[in-house]
Amino acid sequence: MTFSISPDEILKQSAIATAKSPVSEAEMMQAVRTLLLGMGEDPDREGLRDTPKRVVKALKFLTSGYRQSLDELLNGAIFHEDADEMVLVRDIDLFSSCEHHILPIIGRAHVAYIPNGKVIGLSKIARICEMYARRLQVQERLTVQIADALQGLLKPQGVAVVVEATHMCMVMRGVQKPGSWTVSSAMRGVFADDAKTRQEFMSLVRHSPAFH
Ligand SMILES: Nc1nc2c(ncn2[C@@H]2O[C@H](COP(=O)(O)OP(=O)(O)OP(=O)(O)O)[C@@H](O)[C@H]2O)c(=O)[nH]1
Ligand SMILES: [Zn+2]
Repeated sequence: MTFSISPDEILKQSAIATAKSPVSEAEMMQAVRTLLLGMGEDPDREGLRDTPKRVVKALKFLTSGYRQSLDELLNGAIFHEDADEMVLVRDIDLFSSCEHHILPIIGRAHVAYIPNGKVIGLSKIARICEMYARRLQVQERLTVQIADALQGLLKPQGVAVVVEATHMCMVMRGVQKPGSWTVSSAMRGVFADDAKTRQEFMSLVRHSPAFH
């Protein structure tokens, strides 16, 4: 896959992404005011008066993954363990923003790995997905970043990530195709090399969850 980046590079990028924004919130709010004017709106009418503030707050939250690092979110939750069977966390809700239109990407991630002496706190898998989702993304890069982060942190026997998502830029505008889902995957180690392991993962991902 063309987006393949080494696990060390992913960890480096994660550190760079925590750098402070060079633009003040006041400047961001001014830009939102300009957008409102461009839409033909009156930014001073009652309902819109606080909208620049709200939009900046919302955008900061939706991109808060730039100000997080793997180190901080892991909080040391990597444990030595002899387990060597597949661990799968499926149906992790994802809300991201596409970098082309800054519109929502809504979907789910399924993340599996086969340990090699180390396991990670299960919630941390979902937190890693969230950190990368809360940045401007293309789905393929989001998928690869999740896989490479786990590969870099755990050096497991393998990692498999499938993301299925619908892109609001393809639903609400542009080609306008509601109901279209994009599926992307990133396979590392034994999941890339061994068809049987990959198939086992794919069949577990397809299987309906026991609880809802
Ligand atoms: N590969 C990939 N493409 C994406 C993703 N999100 C949005 N896109 C696409 O990025 C492309 C941008 O194409 P452009 O022609 O520059 O933009 P546009 O005129 O808004 O394109 P349309 O959406 O076709 O109207 C579109 O085809 C989008 O569907 C993503 O996560 N992965
Ligand atoms: Zn888009």
